[in-house]
Amino acid sequence: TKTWLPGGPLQDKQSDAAGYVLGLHVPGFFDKFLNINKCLLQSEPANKVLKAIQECWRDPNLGLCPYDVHSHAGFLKLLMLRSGRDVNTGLPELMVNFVTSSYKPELLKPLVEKISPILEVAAPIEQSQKGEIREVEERDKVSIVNNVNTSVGNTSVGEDEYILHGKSTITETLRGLAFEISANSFFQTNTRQAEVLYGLIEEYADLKGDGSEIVLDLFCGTGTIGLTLARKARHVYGYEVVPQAISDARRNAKLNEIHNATFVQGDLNKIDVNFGKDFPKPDIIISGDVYLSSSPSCIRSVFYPNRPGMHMKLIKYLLKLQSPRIIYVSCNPATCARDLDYLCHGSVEHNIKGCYKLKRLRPVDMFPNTPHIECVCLLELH
Ligand SMILES: C[S@@+](CC[C@H](N)C(=O)[O-])C[C@H]1O[C@@H](n2cnc3c(N)ncnc32)[C@H](O)[C@@H]1O
Repeated sequence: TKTWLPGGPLQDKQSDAAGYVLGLHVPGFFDKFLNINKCLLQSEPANKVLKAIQECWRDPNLGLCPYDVHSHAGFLKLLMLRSGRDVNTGLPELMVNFVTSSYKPELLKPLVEKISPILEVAAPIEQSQKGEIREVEERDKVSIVNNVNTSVGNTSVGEDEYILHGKSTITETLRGLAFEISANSFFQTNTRQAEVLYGLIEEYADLKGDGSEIVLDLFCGTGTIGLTLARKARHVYGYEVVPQAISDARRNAKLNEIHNATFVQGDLNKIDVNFGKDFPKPDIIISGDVYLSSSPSCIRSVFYPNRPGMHMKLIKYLLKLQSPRIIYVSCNPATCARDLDYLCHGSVEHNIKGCYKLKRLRPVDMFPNTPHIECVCLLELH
């Protein structure tokens, strides 16, 4: 789970003298926020951390100034809480990411001191799968980082990242594999449904399992889809724009002893320039739609659909590549329908001829209780 809790001007000015809250976006507004003290989607340690921060961040003695999205002044921009699971025990791990407009670790120190004991108490002892109880290195379960983002945009990805306590990643398990995830790398927010989503992708991919097929995993993030398919493939190639996600993907391949996966960093919207010559001839392409890296907040994008689908250059490239199968995974049905139409029927306006047939399509509810849906589509060359 990942939850963004941006501070910003109050929706209801009555309830806070200073005029700022720590909470979630009001639907439809980039500059209005609802205060929250607890979120039912979050793990218990995450809620405890939120409570502890809510109790102290307004204390004038701490000198913490929230960032104002209009004047672009202030220090505290975003608070990100991300929960994972220890690979061996299934016990929760937590990452706290303070996104600030400048690097002032002395200002964050009181917050770190307040929340690190909560995090460490959350998992001081673990029970291994064999049942033995042993003490664990507490700092191994905790990650408190600071992303410094000096831009005026409301994004979480910092130009620089500093570890304030513990380690720089948290771990999550998915389809029997372990994934180490950095603060700036995408990971599906709903792990339980991600199991369903990736199971469906594997079903649609229908790899022979004889190690003969080449898989392209476009927009691969931390390498999750490609790595879950690697066991049955000859080789998996993952492409992704965020450098931290690519280093996570490479590390995750090693962590899971997968040796037939290559991850390449670059912008797929410039596919012809960045990957043109070296692109391997695939048997199957798994492609997500473009989920803007400058705005990776899932909960936020629930309210601000900013997923523009595939770039026309990528569509043209895919049509040229002629992979026998494409699995298109999309969280925006509108752009998904448009892109499927281009791939299947072409477009006179864009001077492209479609050459695929839509064989299967199934939605997966990755965002329950919201109007949003993820679609998995299988296309075959005809
Ligand atoms: C919705 S995530 C999916 C990640 C991965 N396939 C998964 O299921 O976990 C989309 C990914 O596309 C990446 N991305 C966005 N724009 C990109 C671009 N122009 N070129 C390459 N990767 C991009 C993002 O950084 C993000 O990791």
